[in-house]
Formats: sequence, C-alpha cells, structure tokens
Amino acid sequence: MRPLLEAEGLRHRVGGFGLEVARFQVFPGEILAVLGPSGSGKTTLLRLLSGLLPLQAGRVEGGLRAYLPQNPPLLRRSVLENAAFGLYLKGVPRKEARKRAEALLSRVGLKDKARQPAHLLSGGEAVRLALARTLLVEPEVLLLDEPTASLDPGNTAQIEALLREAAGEGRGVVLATHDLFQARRLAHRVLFLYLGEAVEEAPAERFFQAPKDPRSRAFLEGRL
Ligand SMILES: Nc1ncnc2c1ncn2[C@@H]1O[C@H](COP(=O)(O)OP(=O)(O)OP(=O)(O)O)[C@@H](O)[C@H]1O
Repeated sequence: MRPLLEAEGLRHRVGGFGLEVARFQVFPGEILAVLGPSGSGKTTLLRLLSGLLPLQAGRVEGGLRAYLPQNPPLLRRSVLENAAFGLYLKGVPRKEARKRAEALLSRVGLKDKARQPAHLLSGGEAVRLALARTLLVEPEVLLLDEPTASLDPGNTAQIEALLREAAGEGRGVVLATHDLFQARRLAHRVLFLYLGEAVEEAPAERFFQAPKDPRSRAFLEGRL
C-alpha cells in the first residue's frame, strides 16, 4: 500500500533542541500515535509534516494535509461561518459552502449552535468545531496536536469517534497525545519520540505490551 504521507531525513534545530526523524510514513485508514514526554518534539514534527515549519533538511511528500494545533484559533464569527471558512478560502460558493458546513456540524453534534458566536462555545465544542472545519476541506492526512488535552470524557469520546470515522474513510490520522489510554484505544501504530530522537516505531499492541527500547519502557511506566 502506498503511504499518504512520507518523510525522510528530517532534521530540525531550534535553540538548543534538535529533532531527527529518519523516516516517517502514514498509510490510508491508519491512526498513528506520536508519543513522548513534554518537549520531545511532537509538535515540531507535526508542524514540519504540515508544511507550516520550513524544512531545514530532508523531504516530505504526500497529499493534502490539515494541521490542528493544540488551541485552534476561531474567528469572531458564528459557528457556521467558522466551519465554512476553509471552503470559502478554496473558492467554494458561499451557499454551497454553508450547506456542506451545516451537514458537518450535524455530524459533530453542533447543528443547534450553528448560528451562535463561536467564542461562546465550550472547550469541547470548540475542538469539535475546529475538527469539523478541518474535515470539510477533505484532507488526506490529519495532523492533530493533543486534540482532547483539556476535554471531559464525553467530549473526548466524541472526538475519538470522529477520528475513527476519518480513518474509516481512508484518511491517515497522526495524533500527538499524552493520553496513553487514548493511544491504546485508537492507534494502530506508535512513534515514540524522546529528546528529539525517534526512539521506537511499532504496531501499537506490540509497543504497549513489549516496548523494545528501555526509554520506551521507562516512559510507559511513568519514569521519564
Ligand atoms: N521557536 C522555538 N524556539 C526555541 N525553542 C523551541 C521553539 N519551538 C520549539 N522549541 C523547543 O523544542 C522542543 C520541542 O518542542 P515541542 O513543542 O515540539 O515538544 P512537544 O513534544 O510537542 O511538547 P509538549 O508535549 O509539551 O507539547 C522544546 O524544548 C521547545 O522548547
């Protein structure tokens, strides 16, 4: 199977920090969890893969990617206008864009709030809106930076269901998370970063049951 996104020879230096990832791939229908302690380079990797951070070395190839940052910015407009915004940028006519945005807002449980100002949404609703906006532009790969970091179990479950659906549609999902339970629930594969190094990459089940690298083991046992 051909990867939807492929990177090779990534090296990135900023301040005293250096990230090095020799090879990175994500396949259709796959959820890949990027794990690692705070400061290990998860956000940096996602931003490099998204194209937001210029490459210092290596290459990234693949189809349309959408990056969802940790605190996605919302426009001071209605929920519906926020959802439709990406389509406006793509030149989709306003009426058509609104229709498609409304359909997606129903899917993420925000239909009733479509006319409300987006800044009045709760944290969980705001993440669902940001995810709806991201999904509307039909990306092949979703790059998500801790999308459920501050959410309650109900909102987390809703987001996780949307991510499974996105993978079920054949998209690739790259998920940076600190929630090991979430990674166990969702991920097919895991990439473990430590101090900017891609320490271990493995099928999720194998990684959680029998991590090979002592640093992976220490991380899973809460010793890093
Ligand atoms: N613009 C920058 N200037 C200086 N240092 C930076 C910059 N951006 C990132 N860093 C450093 O790079 C390292 C990796 O940061 P990054 O945000 O990628 O880690 P992370 O694994 O996503 O962390 P967290 O889990 O806390 O979100 C950190 O030490 C951070 O301070």
